[in-house]
Amino acid sequence: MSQETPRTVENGRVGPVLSTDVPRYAGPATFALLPRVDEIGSNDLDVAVVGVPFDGGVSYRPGARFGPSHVRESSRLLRPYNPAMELSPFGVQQVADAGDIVANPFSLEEAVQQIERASDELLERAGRLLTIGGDHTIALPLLRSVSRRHGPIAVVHFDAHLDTWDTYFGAPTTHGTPFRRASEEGLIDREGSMHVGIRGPLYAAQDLVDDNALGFQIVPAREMDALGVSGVVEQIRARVQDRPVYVSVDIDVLDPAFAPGTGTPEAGGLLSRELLAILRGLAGVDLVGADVVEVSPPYDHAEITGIAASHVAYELVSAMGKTARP
Ligand SMILES: N=C(N)NCCCC(=O)O
Ligand SMILES: [Zn+2]
Ligand SMILES: [Zn+2]
Repeated sequence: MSQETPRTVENGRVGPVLSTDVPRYAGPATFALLPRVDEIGSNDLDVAVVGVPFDGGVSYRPGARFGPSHVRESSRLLRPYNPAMELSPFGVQQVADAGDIVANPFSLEEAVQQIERASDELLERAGRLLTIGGDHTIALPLLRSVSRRHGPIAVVHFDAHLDTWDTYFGAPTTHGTPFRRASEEGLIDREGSMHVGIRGPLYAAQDLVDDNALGFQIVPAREMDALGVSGVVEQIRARVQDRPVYVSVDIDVLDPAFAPGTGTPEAGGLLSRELLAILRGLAGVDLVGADVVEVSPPYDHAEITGIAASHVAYELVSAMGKTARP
């Protein structure tokens, strides 16, 4: 599509292609049909949506390297007004698609460095990043980069898995270990961090002891019904208070019925409705960055997982919009 492609423009911010004038299935799939970073001219960039096509850290099913393009493709139907938040996420802040970070598929160590460096560079221009993975390994370099700017971060981690295990095959950097490394490195605020949606078998009871010592509180999936969405939101807000918050959403926090396309699925997860409502409940917290990871398109069907992830990303950008500067 050419430069004359009609787009929504609100408060001078360039938004998505107008799907009432251009078929939403035409043209390249940027996230939510937003402009690319190089298409917004000199507009200030508030939020950069960036992909990390990398799955070199997985312990089971591969495929999350195809996550960024799949989530973008599954995001074509998103519209610019969020009625549940009473907000136009692309009108209160300039959001644009920054493309994909190059991460070496043959060297995990180099990939992790590339991700950290690319995040640093993007944060020179954008106030905040919303990253689409990729496997959960990528949260470690992203947290290194974000904490360099903000100090130790309260991490609110939605996942079936703790991801605070120590090593796999002796390897310290995997998708099951990012939050242990982050805690050891002092990147996270041990008084303000938590996991939501944890479930399924562990290796040993000690996993929970270690996890607690690393600074995480847990809302397990089995407490979802008793607490309700508002109870979970209350617990998160009480934990993070006014700290800078990084939200990491592993799509496997959702039940496999809502997110079959992922690498390590566990039965008994959250409904997408619950997760989206909890994310909306975070509006107003000091959200300094977020990711959505572990979408593995080869295991998806009819874009079920891609659509769920695109809506998660939309609510996260909306939550960022709630604290956007005018
Ligand atoms: N981060 C995700 N999705 N999974 C971690 C699972 C690690 C394991 O195989 O025990
Ligand atoms: Zn997981
Ligand atoms: Zn995970």
